[in-house]
Amino acid sequence: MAEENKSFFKGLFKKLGIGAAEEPAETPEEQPSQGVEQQEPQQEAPTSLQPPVAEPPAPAQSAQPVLTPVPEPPAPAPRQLWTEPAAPAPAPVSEPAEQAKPSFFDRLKRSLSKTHETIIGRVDTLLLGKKEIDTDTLEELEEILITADLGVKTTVDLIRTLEQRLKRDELQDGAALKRALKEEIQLRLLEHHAPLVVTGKKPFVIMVIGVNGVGKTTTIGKLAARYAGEGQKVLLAAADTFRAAAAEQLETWAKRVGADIVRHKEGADPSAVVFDACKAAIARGTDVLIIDTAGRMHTKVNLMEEMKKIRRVLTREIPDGPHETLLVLDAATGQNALSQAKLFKEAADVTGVVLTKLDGSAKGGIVVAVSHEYALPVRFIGVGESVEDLRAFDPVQFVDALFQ
Ligand SMILES: Nc1nc2c(ncn2[C@@H]2O[C@H](COP(=O)(O)OP(=O)(O)OP(=O)(O)O)[C@@H](O)[C@H]2O)c(=O)[nH]1
Repeated sequence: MAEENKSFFKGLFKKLGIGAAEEPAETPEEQPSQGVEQQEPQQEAPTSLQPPVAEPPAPAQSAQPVLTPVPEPPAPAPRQLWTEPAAPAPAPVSEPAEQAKPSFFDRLKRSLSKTHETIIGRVDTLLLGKKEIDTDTLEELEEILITADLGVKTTVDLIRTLEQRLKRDELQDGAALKRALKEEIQLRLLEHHAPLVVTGKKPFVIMVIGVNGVGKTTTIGKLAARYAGEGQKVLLAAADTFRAAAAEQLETWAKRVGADIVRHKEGADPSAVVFDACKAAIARGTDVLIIDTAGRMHTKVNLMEEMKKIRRVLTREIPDGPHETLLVLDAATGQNALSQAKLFKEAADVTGVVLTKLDGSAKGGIVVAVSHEYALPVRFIGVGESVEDLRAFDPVQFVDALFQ
């Protein structure tokens, strides 16, 4: 404010008997800008990480192997902290309140509803009006469990234990039998349970295997989103070189979650991709390297040879890798998934399993069979196509959702 204006106001205040403290505030234009913290405009966070949508075809690949660093995406999504699915948004006034997003447990329960019907629904029918439990009841239960994809070995083991509990007078009625069944299934799942911990190695190498169509690439994308969201530097290796679309799908995920990717042209040697990916991971200080492999080895011999070759190349660069060999199985294929677990366990030193597509499948009993029969930890389960639908496996929560 100009000096003459100030004295004019001071004189005026004096006349009116107003104190100096009530001198009119300076206009905003006159406020000093220095030393005042300017509010940064808020950058809008992306609303959700949906599975990738089909992108226009990538430009033709050169004949040379290409090491493709993916440019950092503009939004802060990649380093966004991994969060549980968003809390239910307030429903619009006209919408009924039930339309709010359900909790993960509710969604798990809904995903397992068909499996619940196949196992628990039939057990309930078996026990309906039964005054006491005898060996005939257990025989009928055995049939239910086998046909519900719990596997012969696991079912026989479960029924033997229940027979012993029957002898010890622990199964007085249907409710006691159901409780005992729940406990025994949970025990078998806990036996080999171990979550996947990707810290302690740099890079931590996860090799993902499984036949085509089981949800391997989608699972890799969801895992990359999870680790990138935790602030880890992720690199994807597109070693499924049989199909150009597989590498493209992976590249879309890489862009979306802010991961790097190493890919070669279609039909290239998968081991060459792995070699380049290992070199890049070391050079770039990658935290988690996830390798996508092809699942098109039709015989066990082919599969073993391919896996051996990839491992040979990998261990030359990262001697103690891979730190996890993750087998992806489609739960909806039931016994087929069990046969794949057998084949891959023998051929590829599987250390953990992901069971996808549990949503809408009646064959969720396979989770128990795979874990118990092959002594394999179930690391994650897939209950839908969106990124938050891949969940760390929790045996207690799983069995609770199944029995409720
Ligand atoms: N409903 C459901 N669909 C899933 C789940 N996981 C993956 N999918 C879907 O399964 C389909 C196959 O998934 P991909 O990831 O392409 O399978 P892949 O094993 O990589 O197959 P190839 O690329 O052919 O080897 C896709 O449509 C996925 O969206 C899941 O947990 N639930």
